[in-house]
Amino acid sequence: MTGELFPRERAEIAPGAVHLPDWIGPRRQGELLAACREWARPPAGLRTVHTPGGGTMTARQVCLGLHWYPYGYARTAVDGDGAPVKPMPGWLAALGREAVLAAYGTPLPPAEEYDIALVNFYAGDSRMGMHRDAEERSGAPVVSLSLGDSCLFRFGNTVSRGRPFRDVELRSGDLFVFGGPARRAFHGVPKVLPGTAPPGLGLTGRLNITLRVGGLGS
Ligand SMILES: O=C(O)CCC(=O)C(=O)O
Ligand SMILES: [Fe+2]
Repeated sequence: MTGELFPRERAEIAPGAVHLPDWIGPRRQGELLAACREWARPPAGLRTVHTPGGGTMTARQVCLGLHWYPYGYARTAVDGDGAPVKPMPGWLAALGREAVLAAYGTPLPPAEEYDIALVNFYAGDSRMGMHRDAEERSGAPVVSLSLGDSCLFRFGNTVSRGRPFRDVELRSGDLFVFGGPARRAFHGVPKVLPGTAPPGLGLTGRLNITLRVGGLGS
């Protein structure tokens, strides 16, 4: 957003959890959005996720590299059309590396490679409950990229879904990285703020891309 009274600044939300506002420029946001639209198409495209308890996630999702389902990873869209998951593009893995360097000032060890992406699409009233990203075996940081509408992102602790937590507004182009002591912290999206996407982007709703290192073997 332009015309900010105070510029939004880089902030450490918890030890190991870093928010870098406006990390992705408008041009790259447009490129990422175009890529998300391609990934969303079948086969193994955007799907509704059902939880074992009988719940339905309100954010719809598409995966790259490995297919996440509640609660594991597979090579095919086991809870979708059963098609092989789309590959993780090398340029997206490289963007993950760039993000880690920007967040911490130290590079991801060369042996680690971002090999999984989860793309979540939030319509105006979608949310995501407090959870941990726990199906990966690697402890490498999770890289989160946001596009479109702003949201309230809740970043908590490693013990429970409750307090202490901090609420951060994530806007289009923001980067959030959580690793080290924050890697297994509970987090969620209590609210999307409809109508807040940059007008030039051409997206109604919110997209979030998380990049992960599976460490799950090949
Ligand atoms: O949408 C977000 O900002 C968070 C997404 C998330 O936590 C996840 O995909 O596991
Ligand atoms: Fe998550």
